[in-house]
Order: sequence, then structure tokens, then C-alpha cells
Amino acid sequence: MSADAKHIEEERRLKDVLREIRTQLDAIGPRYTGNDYTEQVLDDLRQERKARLEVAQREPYFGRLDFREGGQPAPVPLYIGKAGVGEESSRQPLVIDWRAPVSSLFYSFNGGDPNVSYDSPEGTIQGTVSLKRNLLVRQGVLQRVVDSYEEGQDAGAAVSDEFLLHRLGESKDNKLRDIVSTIQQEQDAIIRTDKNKALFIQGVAGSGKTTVALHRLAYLLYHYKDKVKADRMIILAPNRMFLDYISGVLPELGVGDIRQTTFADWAADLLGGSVTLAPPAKTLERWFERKTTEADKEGAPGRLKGSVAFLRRLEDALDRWEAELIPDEPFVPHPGVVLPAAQIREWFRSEPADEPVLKRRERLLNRLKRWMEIQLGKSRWGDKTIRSNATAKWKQYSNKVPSPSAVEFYAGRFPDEFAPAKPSSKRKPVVAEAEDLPPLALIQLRLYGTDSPKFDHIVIDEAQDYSPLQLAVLKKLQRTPSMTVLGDLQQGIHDYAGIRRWAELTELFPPEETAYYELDRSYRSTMEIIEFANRILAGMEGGVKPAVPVFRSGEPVETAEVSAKDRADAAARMIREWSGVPELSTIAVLCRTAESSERMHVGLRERGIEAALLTADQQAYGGGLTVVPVYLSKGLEFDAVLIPDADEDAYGPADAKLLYVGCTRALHRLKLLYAGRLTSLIVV
Ligand SMILES: Nc1ncnc2c1ncn2[C@@H]1O[C@H](COP(=O)(O)OP(=O)(O)OP(=O)(O)O)[C@@H](O)[C@H]1O
Repeated sequence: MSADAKHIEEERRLKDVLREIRTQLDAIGPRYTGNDYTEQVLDDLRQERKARLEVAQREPYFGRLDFREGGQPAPVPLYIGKAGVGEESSRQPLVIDWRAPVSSLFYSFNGGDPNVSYDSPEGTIQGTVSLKRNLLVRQGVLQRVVDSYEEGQDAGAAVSDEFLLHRLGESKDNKLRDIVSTIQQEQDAIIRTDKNKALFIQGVAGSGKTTVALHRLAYLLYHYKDKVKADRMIILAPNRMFLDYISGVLPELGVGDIRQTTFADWAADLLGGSVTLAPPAKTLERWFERKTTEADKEGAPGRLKGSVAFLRRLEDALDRWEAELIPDEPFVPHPGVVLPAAQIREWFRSEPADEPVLKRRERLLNRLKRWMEIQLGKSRWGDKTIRSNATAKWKQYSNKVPSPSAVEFYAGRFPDEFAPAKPSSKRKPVVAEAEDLPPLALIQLRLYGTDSPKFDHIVIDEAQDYSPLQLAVLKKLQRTPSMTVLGDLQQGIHDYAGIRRWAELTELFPPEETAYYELDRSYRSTMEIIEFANRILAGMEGGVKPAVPVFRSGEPVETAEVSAKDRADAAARMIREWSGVPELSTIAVLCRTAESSERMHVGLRERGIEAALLTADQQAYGGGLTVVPVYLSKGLEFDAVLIPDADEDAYGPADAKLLYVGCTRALHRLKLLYAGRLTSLIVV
């Protein structure tokens, strides 16, 4: 069939599908506003369906796979889209949801042997593929039709990456996007991994880790409809700006109601407002504005307080405290009415051990009270004086069974590690450093537990910045170890608090409960940028594997010498040049420190260039032209990146990860300026 004939065939079908979607949308009618509960529930379902149909109306599908199931006479064309749509009259699927079992073939089949299989609830389904087609539909209009496989094509013939390359070549705005139409095989395998595993993903910069994790959530909600609920999932990301950056992906995938937060915000919430996080600026100042060495980092409080050794110390302290909780004395509410200490201990031990200690304490004290009332009998209990004396004794006894807050416990038992300044009033929260939140959360959970239901699934992004203790705390909030934990050790710029090896985290689980994946292909940047960034990786310790680029070529990466006084002029020139290129809609100037960022920001303004300046407490990233301290750029990406101070002085031997993060933020253009000597982190 000629290309034109294919286009006409697909246009015709698209028209039919859009007509059906329109009819279904029209039939939904206005919202129900009455008080009937059943009607309200039905209306919610209708609204959900409406939202799905509206997504489908813009772009009903992006792929077609002709598949002949074993035993069937002919192939059936399967159209794959973001949301499934069925034909009302025939009940036949018109569009198949990308998460359905059969859709996995679209992602995993890359030419070669057309005999394929996929796993479905009914078992393994075998069959053959006769066509794999990519379709680009925008606002209901068919724009491109590209076949990446047709029956009879040479076995093993390379399947064109045309669609992927087209997509990667686009410019970026200020939000991460979904990738359903171009998910790659190795990414799809992660997205579809079983729910009951703690999945660890080490992926090079730009390999799609964040994106894949979000798609995995959408997959889990679809595949385990009855077992996994959005309101029992949580996404933990490094800061609020990053959360804002990723906030568009899940709604576009039709997923709502997933809590997206930072560990610090989650922990502060758990601690019921008794603690607030110290502004991060001081920590960032300590580690990024001044020179540091590996030895400084290794001895940092975050490393020590996040370690498994410290976890054991905390647990030992909690065990000991619990063992000594019941005083070694009987309860005597009235002369001669004696409940021996051994009996009270026995009662305490018989409380369910998985309940928080202070809940068990409360129940025990209530039991003592009931015992006291029974022992004193009707007549004595009726006597007001006896009753009030007995109640006073009970209160006295209760006071001897301590019930400290998490802050009191931590400060009391670990005075060398935690000595917060006293808040000015009792109602004011205590200010804690980031590394003190996991210990406090651990103590809070053991003492008071949480009212929230256990999580069905937890996503931890930028997990190289997590400590073993942090993960151990989160693990306590789940029935099964269903987690997606992703990161990149080579971007571990916060390794004064985070991990150096994945084993530090995986060791918290029995091996059969974990799975480990590596993503080596990088999708964000051009070949030139990836090869340049690989030169920084080459200098890192421990034989780091280089990132593998997708074959997308762009402009060469440039390094240029400037005199320190001409730096801002040179930066302004570069920005002006880039601003004239329509494809470059987001441009970032990544400076080594917050201080140099401020200077650059002012310098640009003096030269007539208005840029946004990102700071540590930023809530959102707005796109356009931005000046950013390089350590705050992690997780983000920009069409063009300028590093104006790649000097030997600015990027010393301990800063390789920082420079790697900076260079790998660029999609299409990267330029480095330096005064004096270029940093030797770029291996020749
Ligand atoms: N299969 C894909 N198809 C199209 N684009 C993709 C694909 N995979 C990743 N990308 C794009 O690559 C870029 C990087 O993705 P993402 O930010 O998820 O990577 P990451 O591994 O979390 O990066 P980093 O660790 O550097 O922050 C994004 O723009 C994303 O849309």
C-alpha cells in the first residue's frame, strides 16, 4: 500500500472513531447536583469517563499493531491510546488502553521474529505481528503515519526510531511530559514489573527514571484496580519546585489523587506540627558555597544519623525504653487492694505487639482502671472519698508510665545528636535539621503510630539522596514492599547525607523482595552533549559506565575561555544568540554557587537581559530564561544550558557529580565558559 493510501485509510478510521467519541461525550449530559448518594457516585463515574473521552478526543491513539492470535484466521488491527474506548453498540474495543496486557507488544516488538507472546490474566497468548504503525494525531487531526514494521520486512531489520527522534527533538516548556507513545522496551519492562517488589532503578541522567516511575503508577492503578488505590500511593520528590515540574504527567495519564510531597513535609505532618524543618539554605551553604572534601562528607551528620548503625541504636533505645516502661511496683488504689507489678507487665505484654507503644499504654491504664472499679466493688465505689482517692492513685500510677513526645524522647536519649533550641512557647514547633527528621519519624511511628492507612505503593525519586534510615522508616508504612526507588549515584551531589552504593538501601530487604534495573540509554540530550558528559563520568571513581546516547545529533558542545571580567558579557552574548533560535524556549545559566548566580543575575540585568533567579525555597519553575545555582537544577531540563564558570577553581576534584548534573540538564545546546584554566574534571 502506498504512503498516501495508508494515510487515507487511517484518516477514514480516525473520523469514525472521533464521531463515536463525540456521540458518547454528548450522551453524558450535565452534572448531577442533587443529594441522592447513589446518583452522586454514578455521576462521579460519568465524570471520570468524560475526562477519559476528552483525552481520547484530542489524540485517540498513537499506535497500531496488527496481531494475529494463535488459532485465529486473520490479524486484527489494535489501536493503542492513552485511554481505552469501546464502541457503544457492538461493545468492541475501538482503542485499547496502553496499559492493557496486549499493548505491551507494541512496546516490546522491535522487528525481528514476528512470532511473539504476551502475558495476560488468561495465561500466555501467542501470535504473530504483521504491522507496527506509529500515528501522530494532534487535536483530532492525523499528521503522520510511519510504519516501523511490515510483514515480510527483513528479519532483524532496524526499526526506525523516527517517532522517538521527532519527539526528542521538540523543545521543552516548564513541565515534564508523558511518553506513552514512545515508551522504550527497557522502560516498559520496568513500568510493568509486579507490584510486590521493591524496585531499585539506577539510571543515567536523562534515561527517563522520573517519567517511567510516574507511568508505572498509572500502570499499577490499571492492572491492580481492586488492590491498589491512588489515595494509598505516595510520590516522594526532593523539593516543591520539582513536584511542580512533574505535576502535569499524572493528570495527562488520567490519574488523580496521588499524594506528591517531600520527605520533610511528610515527616513534619506525621509529627503533628511539633517539628519544622530548618531552612535548607544553611545546609546548602555548607556543602555547596564552600570547598569540601570527601572526608568532610563522610563524617557529616547526615551520613552518621542516616546509617544502619544509627537505626540500630535508635531501635535499641526504643526497645530498652519499652522494656522499662512499666514501673517495678504494684498498683495499690486502696489499702489491701493490690495488683502486682508482674501481673501488670503480663497484661502489657499481652497487648498486640504491632500496635504503637503508647496506644498499648493507654489500653493498659484503662484496664487497670476497670480492674480497680471491680475490686473496689459496688459499695466502696459508691463512697465518694474512696472513689476519689482511688482515682488519684490511678493518676499517680499513670504518671509513672511515661508518654514522651518523639522530640522529648530523641532529645532525652540522644542529647549528643539532637539538642534543638527550645521554642519560645510550648505551642511553637521545634526546629530540626533534615537529618533529624527520619529519627524523629521512626520514634513517632513506634510510640504513636499513624492514623493513615498503609501505603499500597511508594515512589522515591532521587533516591541516591536518601539514607538507609529514611528508607527503613518508609518501609514501616507498608504491608508489602511495593516501592519504586530510583536515582543515579553519579548525580549524588547530596552524598553528605545520601548513599554511595545501592546496597546500602537494598540490604534493608530480603533479596527475593527486591528487583534491580539499570537504565543506560539517555533520551534527554543530543549525542554530542551525552558524549561530553561521559567525559566527566570517565574521571569518576569505580569504573562508571558511560551513558548510551540515542542517535540524535545536534550542535557540538563548546568550551570557551573568557577573562573573569568579561564573563557576564560573554554570557549575555550567548543568551542573545540562543534567544533568536525558535526551538530554544527554555534556557538556563547554571552557576556554581547561589552567590555567583546572584551576581550573574545582576550582571545580565545590567546588560538588558531579564532572567528569573531560582533560589532554595522556590516553589515552581516557570520556564523561559533562568539563572540557577547548579545544585538546584537537579531533576530539571532545559533546551539550552550555559555553564559560565567552568573554571578549575570553581569545580575542584570533589565537584564531578555537580558538573555532571549541570551538563546533563541540556537537551539541545550546551556551552561552558571558563576563566584561567578549564576544570580538569572534563577528561580529555
Ligand atoms: N521513551 C521516551 N520517549 C520520549 N521521551 C523520553 C523517553 N524517555 C525519556 N524521555 C525524555 O527524556 C527526558 C528525561 O526524562 P526524565 O527526566 O524522566 O529522566 P531522569 O532519568 O529522571 O533524568 P535525571 O536523572 O537526569 O533527572 C524527558 O524530557 C523525557 O520526556
